[in-house]
Amino acid sequence: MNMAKDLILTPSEETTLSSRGYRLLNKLGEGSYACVYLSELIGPNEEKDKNNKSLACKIIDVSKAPKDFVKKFLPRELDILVRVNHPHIIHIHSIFQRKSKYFIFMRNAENGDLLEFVLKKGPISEAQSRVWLRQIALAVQYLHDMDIAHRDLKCENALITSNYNLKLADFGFSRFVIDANGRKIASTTYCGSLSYAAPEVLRGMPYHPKIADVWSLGVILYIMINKAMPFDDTNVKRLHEQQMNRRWKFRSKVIDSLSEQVKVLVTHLLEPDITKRWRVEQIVNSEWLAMDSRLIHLSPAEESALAQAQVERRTHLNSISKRQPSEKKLTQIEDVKVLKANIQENVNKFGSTTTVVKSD
Ligand SMILES: Nc1ncnc2c1ncn2[C@@H]1O[C@H](COP(=O)(O)OP(=O)(O)OP(=O)(O)O)[C@@H](O)[C@H]1O
Repeated sequence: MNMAKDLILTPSEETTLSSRGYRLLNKLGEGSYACVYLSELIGPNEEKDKNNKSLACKIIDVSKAPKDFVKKFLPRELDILVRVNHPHIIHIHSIFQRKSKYFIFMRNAENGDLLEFVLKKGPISEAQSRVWLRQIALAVQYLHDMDIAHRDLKCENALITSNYNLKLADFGFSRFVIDANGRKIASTTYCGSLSYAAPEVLRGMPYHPKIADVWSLGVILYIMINKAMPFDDTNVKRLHEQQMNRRWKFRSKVIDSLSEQVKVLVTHLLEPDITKRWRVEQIVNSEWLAMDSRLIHLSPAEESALAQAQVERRTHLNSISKRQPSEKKLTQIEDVKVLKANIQENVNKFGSTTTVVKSD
């Protein structure tokens, strides 16, 4: 069997995975409590995967993770992963749990993450940044419409496919932001990476997580066009002061070539006053995005995903108001819990999405 050398799977886990038609290959990356492996479909599944996309498998071993992660963050991540379905969010193929391990099979992003890309290729042209910011902003708009905040938006969580489309990933800090009565829940947990955190998050007071997500989008856009961070984050106090005093500037190397519209957009996203900071809809409808006429209208897949967000939002609200366990989608087969089965129709629906760069 072609198992990854550095992977510690028991023989019965190997058998379980292969009986479900998956094989793990080499390691792709590592997070705090997870390892991600390239994987492939074997047997009858292989033929079913008409799109012939390679997969990545994130393995989380809860026996090695802290209680807070196991009890709070992981259940939220899984609950959200089984619900989301958007052309610019990494497609989840299936999720299994066996004993202490969770296996999340998802679309592999062959071209790594946005940070690696910028570091390797330098500042990204405005035309390409526009396409990518739009893709990630539409993914965030979809989440926000479902009343989900991502809370860890950063270049490392924007993955690039073989066709150079961006897919949002890593829902480890994401959460629903309304309670059973439909009231907004303010976040108190400090989440995400310092460099992308909004000033209100750094202050440690309750904050509106959707509005904080928009700040992080501003940092991502800044990084794309400058190949630099907007603020010095080596000292939290200084970072906060710089954010509050709007002490950032475009790099001299790029400033003269940038459009006024992109400057306006970054300024409205890196706005310390949350009452003035733009919302994600304003990014989607911004003059900067409209400079490329192909980007003005939603594709059919983008449009239907956005409509579905409203349906999912109501379903979630109903389920929490009736206090049904959110794991109602969970089914038990043998000793393996299947949290999300391989949903081929979604691959078909979104696998051929026409995005503005190339379809994938
Ligand atoms: N679908 C994918 N395709 C390709 N590589 C991936 C994919 N998903 C994750 N990776 C790689 O694995 C790494 C870790 O994945 P992920 O960020 O989901 O784990 P995590 O434990 O939640 O990370 P963190 O501790 O940063 O929150 C990523 O940085 C990326 O390099």
